[in-house]
Amino acid sequence: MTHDGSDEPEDAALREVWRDVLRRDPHQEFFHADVRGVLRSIGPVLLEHPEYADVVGRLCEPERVIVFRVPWVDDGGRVRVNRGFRVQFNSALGPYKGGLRFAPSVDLDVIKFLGFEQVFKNALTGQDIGGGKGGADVDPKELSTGELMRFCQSFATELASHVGAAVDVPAGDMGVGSREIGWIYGQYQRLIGYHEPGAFTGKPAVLGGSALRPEATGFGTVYFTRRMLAEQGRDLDGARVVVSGSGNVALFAMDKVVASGGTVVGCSDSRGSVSEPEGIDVDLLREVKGQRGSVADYAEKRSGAEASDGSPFTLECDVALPCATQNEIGPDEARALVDHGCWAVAEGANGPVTPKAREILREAGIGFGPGKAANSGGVAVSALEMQQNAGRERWRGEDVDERLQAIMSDAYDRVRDAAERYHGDPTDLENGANAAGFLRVAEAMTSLGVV
Ligand SMILES: NC(=O)C1=CN([C@@H]2O[C@H](COP(=O)(O)OP(=O)(O)OC[C@H]3O[C@@H](n4cnc5c(N)ncnc54)[C@H](O)[C@@H]3O)[C@@H](O)[C@H]2O)C=CC1
Ligand SMILES: O=C(O)CCC(=O)C(=O)O
Repeated sequence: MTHDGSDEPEDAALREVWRDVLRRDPHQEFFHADVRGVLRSIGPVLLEHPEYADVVGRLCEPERVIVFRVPWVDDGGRVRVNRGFRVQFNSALGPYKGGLRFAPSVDLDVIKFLGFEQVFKNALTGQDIGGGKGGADVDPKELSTGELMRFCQSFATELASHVGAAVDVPAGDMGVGSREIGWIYGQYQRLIGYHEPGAFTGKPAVLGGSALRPEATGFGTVYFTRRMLAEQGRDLDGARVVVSGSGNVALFAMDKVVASGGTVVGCSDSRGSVSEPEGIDVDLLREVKGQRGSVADYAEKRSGAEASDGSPFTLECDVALPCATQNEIGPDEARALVDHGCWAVAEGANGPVTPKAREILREAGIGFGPGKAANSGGVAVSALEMQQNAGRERWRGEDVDERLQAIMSDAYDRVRDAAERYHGDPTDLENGANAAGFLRVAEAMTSLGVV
């Protein structure tokens, strides 16, 4: 991505921040795109709160960036090395909080983008958590179970010096589920020599993991979507829904869509997509994926399902929930959604809709739920896990679900109210999420002095 000046903020102070961001790290395109979106949204907030103007430059600079070597030995006895990251972006509201991603595409740009996103997302939950993110440039699919455990232990050996229940609390993200968090926490516990379950969330239940944490991001995305649709006088009952991906977030989003009366007509994985107008059988898909199969393997088992190499977002649908990875919906997919009369798009994944695609959706009047708000259910239940661990409690799934629904509903209200107040349009949830998240973090940073 090149910056030719056309995307510069009009406000002089914001323009200076933007130029600093570009100058410091000229090649971090994902991070730039996210910062640019936020700077676009907060101009009107600064008119009302000029006292927050000098927060913006600090907010765009992570408090700490940790990059480390992850050495490990593969099954053939060969020494391998990967690169690990933890970006501790902002701790004004509480301990850094955010997931760990294991994927070949992980680099500092991706982790900074995700960490920046997390600062605002966590603020929108209304809980006392700062923002951070981490991961490693490893493809867990290529490792045996033993290799992956050794990898996690090596990763945790360095990470251990930087995290803790009151410092920084990692969780899972792409490629990292409760099994990996259990292994990472296990190594952490051996190193520190005592139990500190609140140092990681998304743990297996037996180690103090919260009920409903695996489901929380997918369920929360659907709860948020239901609020968006209600605002349009619609609901998911009878709606045709495309959910991209078939991992943690996607599968639980599909469960909740079906429970809400919708039909999941398409989904995908990194190898392709599948369409099934009568509705994907989510239990069968989960079984196939659990055996390391692909969506194409799923399609082979179902007479009404058709596999393809293309994007699932070219299928006809009423609602689109991108739940796989960043940049899944570009201009072509956005135009296809518009042409098919789609009502709403909500981001279960982080950054799946490109800025250009968002513009196309906005111009067509399609509801858009930004990931900062729409997928905040996962981290929200992580914060509830921290609370349970601190109090040595275990809450029932129904109780966690009730809290999750309330948190998603409050997040929706916060975002809608800020959209109306600062952008004059209650449906402009993207600007609303950035404005509302900024307000909470800026107030905390200002209250702490110059931090
Ligand atoms: N796990 C969580 O609690 C949260 C996850 N997220 C975001 O949700 C997204 C999915 O995360 P998880 O479900 O946890 O990961 P996962 O590893 O369980 O699943 C990822 C899915 O995306 C698919 N995928 C990967 N690259 C792809 C590509 N280039 N094209 C199409 N599909 C692709 C994979 O095949 C897999 O089905 C990520 O953007 C993540 O950052 C956001 C909030 C919380
Ligand atoms: O549960 C958490 O702490 C982090 C979840 C996450 O990585 C995300 O919201 O993107």
